[in-house]
Amino acid sequence: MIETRALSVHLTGKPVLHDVSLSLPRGKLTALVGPNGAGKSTLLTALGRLIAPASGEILLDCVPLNTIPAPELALRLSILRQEGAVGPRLTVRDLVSFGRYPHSHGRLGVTDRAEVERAIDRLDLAAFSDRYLDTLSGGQKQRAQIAMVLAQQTDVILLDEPLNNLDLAHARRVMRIARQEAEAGRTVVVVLHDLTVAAAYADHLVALKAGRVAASGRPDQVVTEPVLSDLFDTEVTVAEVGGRRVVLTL
Ligand SMILES: Nc1ncnc2c1ncn2[C@@H]1O[C@H](COP(=O)(O)OP(=O)(O)OP(=O)(O)O)[C@@H](O)[C@H]1O
Repeated sequence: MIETRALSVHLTGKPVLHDVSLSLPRGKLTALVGPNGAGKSTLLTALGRLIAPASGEILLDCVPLNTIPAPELALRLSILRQEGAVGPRLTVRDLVSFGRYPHSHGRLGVTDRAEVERAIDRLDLAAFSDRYLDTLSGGQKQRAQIAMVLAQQTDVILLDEPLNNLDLAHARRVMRIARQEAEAGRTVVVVLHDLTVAAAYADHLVALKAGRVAASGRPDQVVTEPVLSDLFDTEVTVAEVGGRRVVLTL
């Protein structure tokens, strides 16, 4: 479980997150939603300890995040960033194998190899596993990055817009995997723009606006016409199809 207490983050001296207090439970999938520039990626990056808070704190299983030694954190927390810079002359298998580095320190054992192949299969990448990343489509590359994160087998999984570039079948596959990981007891936090997907898969939504928490709760509490219309400053319709909430902006 991750908690933030009165978390504020500045980027190049400018306040971006203000007084964010949240509880992101273990065994649940939390979706971070909100308009462009709301601070979703910044929050995820701070949760991944890639930027330091200006004030407030982040606790991982009740321990201040900034006190956890880096090798231990690498075994406990993984993050998919939006701008994942990867060397083009790597194959998919090379990239996914990097995900095992905190476990293998460069020497892949039997378990490491099995986890790499499992992650490749889960992301439907078996046909591409020996291909160089710079020969792949955007969606295939995105899936390779997600496979690298999954191969890490950490208790906390942070995914920034994992559905970028994915077709609808692969988007469904990734969200089902994210749910499986939560149901296996992990803390899964996913930045999503598709609110219909967030309503269908998340246990808990956190809506950010202008760097503050504007709403949080179950999908039936957050995915509502008044909350979303206010969040995005635009008229939003929420319909029900087959018992699910579908968000429309027509
Ligand atoms: N390096 C930076 N220096 C200053 N401000 C920044 C920097 N990076 C991002 N910002 C600003 O911080 C705010 C939050 O950005 P962030 O990327 O966290 O938003 P987001 O909710 O993830 O947006 P999006 O949906 O567009 O991805 C934005 O106003 C952005 O312009």
